[in-house]
Amino acid sequence: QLSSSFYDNTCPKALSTIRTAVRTAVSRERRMAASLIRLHFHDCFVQGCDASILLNDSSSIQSEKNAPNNLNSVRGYDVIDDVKSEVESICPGIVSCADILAVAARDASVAVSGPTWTVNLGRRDSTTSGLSQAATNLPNFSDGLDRLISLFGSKGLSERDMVALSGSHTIGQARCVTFRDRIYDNGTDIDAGFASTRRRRCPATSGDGDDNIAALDLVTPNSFDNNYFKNLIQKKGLLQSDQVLFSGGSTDSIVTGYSKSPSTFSSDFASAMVKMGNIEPLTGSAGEIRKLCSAIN
Ligand code: HEM
Repeated sequence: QLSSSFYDNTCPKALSTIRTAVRTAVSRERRMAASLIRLHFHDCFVQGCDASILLNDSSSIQSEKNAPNNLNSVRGYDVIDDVKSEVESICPGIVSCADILAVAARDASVAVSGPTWTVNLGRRDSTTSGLSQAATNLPNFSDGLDRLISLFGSKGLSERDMVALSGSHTIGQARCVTFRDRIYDNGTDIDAGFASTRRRRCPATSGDGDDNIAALDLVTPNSFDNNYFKNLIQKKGLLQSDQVLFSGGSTDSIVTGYSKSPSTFSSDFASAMVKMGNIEPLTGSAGEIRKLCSAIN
């Protein structure tokens, strides 16, 4: 139902306007590319790709922004709000926030030399936010492989899609609270040197340095490549949910494949992003086209 030519007649400059704004934001802060990709993911996994994550708290909205996996963690809301106001100034009431998120994620990938793909368009924006759903529908850093497979499976995404999408962790940062347990675990599933390096800026005591950040890909944190998978093979995944993708289970061979072939990773990532972007969109007369991404009309 979605179509890449959706705005060709109604707002021909929509895509170039989004692209320019995303490029500017990423050139100002390179990490923003990671943050925008993650924003689209966290939107799509809760109520589908409907911009529900962008709504602020109000009398009628219980904002997903306050869900445990989003609060003090998801970034880029203001970039999307700014892009929306630019797009509104050229074509008022035409382009949905959900589509802006999908296009921004693609443009963010391209801005850090990652894969590109054609974005399907025509999603509409929700009039509700899914705060309670967010708690159960978003994956956790402590999740095991079975739980991750079933969660992604419930969104129509295969194990291969899941591993490819997790390759987004080739860029961006994570807070100490999300990897503390793993680096102090003293288990065999983590490289000892890597654990000790990461402990330096992430103290063992809960509360200390909780918000200190570390790169998800220790080798090339600012470029989109397949080093993430090479790290996993060396037991240098930062999150437990990263390392479980290569720890003797069914996804090991997929990780190995991507570590050997950047081009396979790149094309699988692109198709998985398209699939993720197709999760339960609102179309036709469902939902609305918000005027502001942070509030219903
Ligand atoms: C497989 C399950 C996944 C889990 C458990 C997970 C978990 C996390 C966690 C805990 C962080 C750090 C958050 C913080 O420090 O507050 C993070 C960051 C990130 N995640 Fe994931 N993630 C998963 C899959 C994905 C997917 C599918 C994508 C995109 C398609 C993605 C994109 C990102 C990006 C780009 C960052 C860095 C964000 C930034 O620097 O602002 N993740 N993820």
